Amino acid sequence: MKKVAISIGDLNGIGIQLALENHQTVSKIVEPLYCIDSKMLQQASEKLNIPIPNNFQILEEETAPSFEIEPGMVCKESGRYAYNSFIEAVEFAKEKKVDAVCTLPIHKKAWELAGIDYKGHTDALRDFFDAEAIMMLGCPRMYVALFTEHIPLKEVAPSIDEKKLTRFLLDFHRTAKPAKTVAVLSLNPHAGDGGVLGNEEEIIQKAIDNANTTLRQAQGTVAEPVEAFTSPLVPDVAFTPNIRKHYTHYVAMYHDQGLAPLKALYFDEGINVSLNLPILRTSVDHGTAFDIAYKGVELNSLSYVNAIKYIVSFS
Ligand SMILES: NC(=O)C1=CN([C@@H]2O[C@H](COP(=O)(O)OP(=O)(O)OC[C@H]3O[C@@H](n4cnc5c(N)ncnc54)[C@H](O)[C@@H]3O)[C@@H](O)[C@H]2O)C=CC1
Ligand SMILES: NCC(=O)COP(=O)(O)O
Repeated sequence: MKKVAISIGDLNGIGIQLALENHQTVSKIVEPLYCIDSKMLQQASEKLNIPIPNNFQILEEETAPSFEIEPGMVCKESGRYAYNSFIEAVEFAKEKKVDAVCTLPIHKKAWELAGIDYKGHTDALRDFFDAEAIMMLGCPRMYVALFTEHIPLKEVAPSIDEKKLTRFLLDFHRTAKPAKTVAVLSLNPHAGDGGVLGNEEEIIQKAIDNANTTLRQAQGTVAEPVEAFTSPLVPDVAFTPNIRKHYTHYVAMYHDQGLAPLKALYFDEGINVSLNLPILRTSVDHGTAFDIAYKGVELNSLSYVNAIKYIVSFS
């Protein structure tokens, strides 16, 4: 059975409820090691009124100072604890003590308050491994990879760069191994409409041509090739039912361009995977859900369970 280090996320949020309630299910799929210490676990269990399950394997030592859990509060103490839990999980993976890492959700502002510069796990992993990690979310019916992710919208257009996008497309193709042609989105409304509404599509098209040519040459195809990537698609129709029939994988130019349609369609079952890294890391696709934390609300657990299952399916 695969071993998985589970970073506990922001303890003021819903991650710990997911971990406790799904332990029996998860431990039938993998051997989980939860990156939380006994003091914080006990406190969360009491606050949630959920008993600690048998065989709930945790850390022997504290990795960050204990603090009083305050459901739904953004605070530096829980940000620090969440970050240290993540670091611990990554260390286990680096040392090959576990096969993969699954992360429960963190709060970005809490990380910032704790003095952590990273915008999220992917950003941190990129730095830890000096590798161009790719953020991909979704489920087998639709995965979306993000060319730019956690940056302000005003920085998106200047980030569309031929060389970087070419590299991204090739890395994505190698690591996601899509079976079909991948749909690449344009940036501007109506794909720029021939330059009337913007011209980043020229850069996107060049990157697509570079990546398709490289992949075609690598395959040594003589017959009419099936291209790896489409030309830039018009974003507002790319996710309509008829177009979706043709694709399982999309590349979006920015966060909400890809994740708004994905979450409208598959929020419950979707997961988050970090590609192009020396370790495997999966995550839920949702956040800390502070609005419902510690309120006895029935949670959707599918994303968490699917993030665990993906690890088993990954070879
Ligand atoms: N993997 C991660 O660490 C992620 C972290 N975040 C961070 O989480 C924080 C909060 O993000 P929000 O935008 O508020 O999104 P969110 O996903 O936490 O919440 C959005 C809505 O979905 C509901 N929801 C989320 N997960 C649920 C579940 N499992 N079951 C039932 N309802 C659920 C919430 O109650 C809320 O109404 C932010 O700091 C964000 O950056 C967001 C996404 C992923
Ligand atoms: N929108 C995805 C998200 O916020 C999670 O980011 P990361 O923690 O996986 O980098």
